[in-house]
Amino acid sequence: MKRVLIAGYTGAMGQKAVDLVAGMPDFEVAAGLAPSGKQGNLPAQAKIYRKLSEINESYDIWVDFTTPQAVFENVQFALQHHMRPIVGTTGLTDEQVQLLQKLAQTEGVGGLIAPNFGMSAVLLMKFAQLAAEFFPDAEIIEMHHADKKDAPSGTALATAKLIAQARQNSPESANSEETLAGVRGGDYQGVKIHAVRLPGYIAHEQVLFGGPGEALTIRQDSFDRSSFMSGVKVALLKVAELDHLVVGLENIL
Ligand SMILES: NC(=O)C1=CN([C@@H]2O[C@H](COP(=O)(O)OP(=O)(O)OC[C@H]3O[C@@H](n4cnc5c(N)ncnc54)[C@H](OP(=O)(O)O)[C@@H]3O)[C@@H](O)[C@H]2O)C=CC1
Ligand SMILES: O=C(O)C1=N[C@H](C(=O)O)C[C@H](O)C1
Repeated sequence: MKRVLIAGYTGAMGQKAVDLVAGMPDFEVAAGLAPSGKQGNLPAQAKIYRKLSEINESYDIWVDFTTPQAVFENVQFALQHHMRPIVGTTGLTDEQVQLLQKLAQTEGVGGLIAPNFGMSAVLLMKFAQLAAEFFPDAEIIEMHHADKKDAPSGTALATAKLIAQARQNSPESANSEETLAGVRGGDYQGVKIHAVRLPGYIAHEQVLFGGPGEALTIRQDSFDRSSFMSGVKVALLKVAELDHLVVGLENIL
């Protein structure tokens, strides 16, 4: 039986993860971590921790859907206590990811960090990477629910990085002057990112490529958080085989 701790078990994603793990043969939701310590949908026998310092035993797997502020310390703790992390929480900087990868190597523990567990988003990123070889001019529009704490989304940032790396030519520099501050969006190495936050939305991303006389638009929609659970399930089934801290669901599929 694989014993799983779910960090952020009271949240929108954490609750889905609890149901997923509870329904998988040979896996058990053994504990949850959340400051509020509410029971929520955590099985009655699971231990509830409100903070890291209360955790007094080790678990096989650490699933993390918490906050950009908490995730680095959480994953550090998991690795130091030989729990294999599966991290969906966004907001880790490149430097933090590198530090965690080093720590994973030192501790001899594998795991996964995935900015998006949805298949449509993983494919969108692949397609965008390919398109960027031919269309260096790109802008990203990501649309999320109004409760999302971070902007841009981890997925948008990961997409922008892939586009910036895959581009063979420099983008044309559009030179509209902003007469309303921020109206042209954020800039990641010449890739503009626009973050929309509205009620009714869950998680959506559109990448627009423009070239002389033509344009290409790639779009994905997560209409429901169940879209992320097939990826989390793959990660739960494969994490024991990983010998380092992998970044990106596509690298374990
Ligand atoms: N990779 C992917 O496919 C996806 C990633 N995400 C990411 O997952 C993260 C969580 O999203 P979502 O579920 O919508 O967020 P919610 O705000 O719904 O949930 C956040 C959770 O984190 C807990 N929490 C807050 N502070 C801490 C802390 N210091 N230590 C441990 N737990 C803490 C909260 O507990 P409490 O209730 O006690 O406050 C709550 O359980 C975000 O970063 C989001 O971007 C989201 C969807 C898909
Ligand atoms: O907060 C969310 O909801 C999501 N977060 C991830 C991100 O920031 O990319 C994944 C998905 O977009 C949903």
